[in-house]
Amino acid sequence: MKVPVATSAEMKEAEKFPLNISDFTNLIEVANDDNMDKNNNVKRTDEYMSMPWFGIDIGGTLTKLVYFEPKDITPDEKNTEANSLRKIRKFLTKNSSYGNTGLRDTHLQMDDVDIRNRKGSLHFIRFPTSEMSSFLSLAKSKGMADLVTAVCATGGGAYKFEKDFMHELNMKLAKFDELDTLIKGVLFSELRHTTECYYFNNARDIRNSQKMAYDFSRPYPFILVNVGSGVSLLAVYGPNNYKRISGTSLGGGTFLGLCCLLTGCTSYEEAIELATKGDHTKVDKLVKDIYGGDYARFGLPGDLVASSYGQMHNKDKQGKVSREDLANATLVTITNNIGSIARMCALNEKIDKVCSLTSLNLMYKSTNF
Ligand SMILES: Nc1ncnc2c1ncn2[C@@H]1O[C@H](COP(=O)(O)OP(=O)(O)O)[C@@H](O)[C@H]1O
Ligand SMILES: CC(C)(COP(=O)(O)O)[C@@H](O)C(=O)NCCC(=O)O
Repeated sequence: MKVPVATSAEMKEAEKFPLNISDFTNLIEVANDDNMDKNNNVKRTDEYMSMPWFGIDIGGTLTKLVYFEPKDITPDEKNTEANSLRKIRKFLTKNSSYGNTGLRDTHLQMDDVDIRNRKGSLHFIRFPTSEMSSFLSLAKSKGMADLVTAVCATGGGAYKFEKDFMHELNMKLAKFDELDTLIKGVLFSELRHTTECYYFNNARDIRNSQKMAYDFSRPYPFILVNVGSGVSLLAVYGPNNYKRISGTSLGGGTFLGLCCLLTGCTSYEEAIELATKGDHTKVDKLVKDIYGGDYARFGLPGDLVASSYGQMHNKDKQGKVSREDLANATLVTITNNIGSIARMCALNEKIDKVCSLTSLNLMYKSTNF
């Protein structure tokens, strides 16, 4: 595969951009009949849109719904607002679970957010994409179809489920590209100085390392690694200037799928719980298992994984590993592989900043409305 490389002119251009609020004036896009083309791709941003404001990111595994709760409602507005609108606001903000599988991540809530001259809170709700039909039924029963005619949507499911939204809710999906919204989401949360961006110092000795805030105020250029069900790697040169340089199918979905197969676990939470307790060195073959120590000539320490799951061909060893060890090895395999690809991409692009975004920590990538 040919990997595009940044020209020196592109690199120079990228260095010029500091992170700047004016880049984000187009962050909150509006979905209505006038600003969508015949395929419901959004053409332009409008000035006004009635409540409620939603955005939805329909991924391969999880659907993420973001809801803006206005906190500056005037008494006049309160008197005139539709009863169904008030009911929906209450339903979403007073509960933290919806139906059988919908959950609100209260720890991710963003307060005092200014959007289109309104002040309010952003609420983040998620459910498995496999439960889309239950979501549509719930949304219908709550009267969503009466209030919203179009909702901004991203992720592959914005295409896949477009007809279902129309059929069940009479609702159009105004589609935004998932990688465009991904970058906007990252820059939006960084502008709020929420230190969402962090790194570990002394990462080689992870048990003794500390989580440190990363100063992302001059971000460009950077490599963005989006770990969803699969993985996309982007080289980002400016707020509206990026290219997708690589990808791998070994992503979050692989971790979860392999863990379920190998350990019999049935949820992501269980998989992660197992992984945090296990020891991958019982599953993997390390450099020292092969060399008896370091492979010094090429700088490979003895503790480095030489071969993921490399001990598991041996029946005796298979009998000695726990579910926890297998889950840990799966996490290490997937994350090491993503790390290697990210490093190769960074070297190819001559970019020294790599930012990884992952629902493995449940971060939300789309903040479009
Ligand atoms: N509650 C959860 N349920 C399922 N997967 C989860 C959960 N929390 C985190 N994950 C991880 O996040 C991945 C999905 O990440 P995400 O960015 O939402 O991808 P997508 O947009 O493709 O759905 C899963 O494959 C899994 O590894
Ligand atoms: C197709 C996708 C962009 C979909 O995004 P996701 O729902 O996984 O976040 C992503 O899964 C991906 O980039 N997969 C890797 C494809 C490749 O081998 O390049």
